[in-house]
Amino acid sequence: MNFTNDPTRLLLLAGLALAYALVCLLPYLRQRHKRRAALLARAQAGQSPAWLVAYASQTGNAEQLARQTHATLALAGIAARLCELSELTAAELQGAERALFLVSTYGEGDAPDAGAAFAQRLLGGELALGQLHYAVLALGDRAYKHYCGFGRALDHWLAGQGARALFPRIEVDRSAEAAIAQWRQQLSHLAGTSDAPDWAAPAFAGWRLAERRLLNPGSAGAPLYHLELEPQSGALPDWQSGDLVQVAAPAEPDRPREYSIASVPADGRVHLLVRLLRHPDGTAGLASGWLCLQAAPGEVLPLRLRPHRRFRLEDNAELPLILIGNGSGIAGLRGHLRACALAGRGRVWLLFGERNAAFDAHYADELAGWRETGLLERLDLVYSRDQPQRRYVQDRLAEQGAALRDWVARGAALYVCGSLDGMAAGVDRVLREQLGGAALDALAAAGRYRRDVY
Ligand SMILES: Cc1cc2nc3c(=O)[nH]c(=O)nc-3n(C[C@H](O)[C@H](O)[C@H](O)COP(=O)(O)O)c2cc1C
Repeated sequence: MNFTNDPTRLLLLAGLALAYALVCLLPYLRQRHKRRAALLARAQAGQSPAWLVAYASQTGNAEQLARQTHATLALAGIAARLCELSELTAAELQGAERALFLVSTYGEGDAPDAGAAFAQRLLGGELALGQLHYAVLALGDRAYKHYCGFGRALDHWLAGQGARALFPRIEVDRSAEAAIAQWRQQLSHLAGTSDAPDWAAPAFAGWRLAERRLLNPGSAGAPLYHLELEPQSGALPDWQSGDLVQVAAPAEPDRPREYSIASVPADGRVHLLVRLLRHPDGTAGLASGWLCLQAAPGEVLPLRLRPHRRFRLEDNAELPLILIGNGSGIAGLRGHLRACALAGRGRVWLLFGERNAAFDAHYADELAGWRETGLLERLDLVYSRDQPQRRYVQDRLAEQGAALRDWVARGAALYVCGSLDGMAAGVDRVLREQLGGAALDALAAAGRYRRDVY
């Protein structure tokens, strides 16, 4: 008689295996139940949660993933504190049992604005973190020299302070979905839940290219196009000034390009400013060439909106505004100006830089109109090549130090949109000189100094 073919024996074996599995599983399940009950009780008692979810994000990718991480923990009954990295104190870090960090990288491998204060305050120094278990999700782009530089530096610093990694750092190259799925999987495992919601980004929708015109014929700079798009479905989604869109070019659908929206929903269309890039060999950039040259008016493009909370007006909507930018950076500022015009408000100071007034005076009529209606209390247009010596928007700002301090004393919020190296770094330097570094950091922490720079 074959042992394994005997049905009675087989049943007996299966029963034994099941009983063994239960014996092994029961303590685990009991333990898990206890852990969740303790966490829940702790949360209900209003005590500080043992888990932290801290993010440092410039354009919202890391922030969105942090919110999803936090929501997944909440589903599993784990009360975590969700905060910006800059809000974290040394004492909080030392009091936490588990911390999840989701951070992106800017500049030369630096922290985004929202992580700069933390990096300055803590990263260089020593802190005993032997009690802490942590994980890092580092967002970046392999095209940059210091890939995920800030996430890596944070990880090394935490390990150097005795904190123990829950799992190795996960690096996300340009929002790569596989890496995000890996983080989600680790998280489900940590939280002991298999019912984590799907984190897939919203799908692209079809938008019709309704209009395209060249803004700067004859310019010494690369061609800059104004594009207008309408949703193919006819239903205009909602957005706020400051938000972005992602456009997926057919040649590279997995590397969508981001553009600031230059309009508000009341315009009925998404307006974009797209600079046509050329490679050294003269060929057009894949995405910008397609948007500016190849796509025919009437063609339908895949596009999705992306909230950019750090660049919205939000609580600053009632405050005086100083808008500073250059080149295609007028896009994000124009969104805010159109929102302000709609709200019928004034007290806006625009400082904008380009090359030559004759070719690069984008939206000149619109700006002149807003100067007349009083929306623009001040308008400074700085053309770098209209005089023998180059002059930039930051030079004008430096000359206007007294006015700048006066506006800030009146409660103004500052918005900077445009190139990081050519403009935003110079503007930041002047702001530090004129207002003082600590005052500027305080403005940033209060959400009154916001940047959309690239
Ligand atoms: C101006 C600029 C500079 C950047 N510098 C770096 C860098 O040095 N290293 C890197 O890995 N990624 C760099 N990135 C890519 C961002 O980290 C990446 O787009 C990330 O997804 C942004 O996440 P966030 O929206 O949370 O800020 C840079 C992006 C921009 C726009």
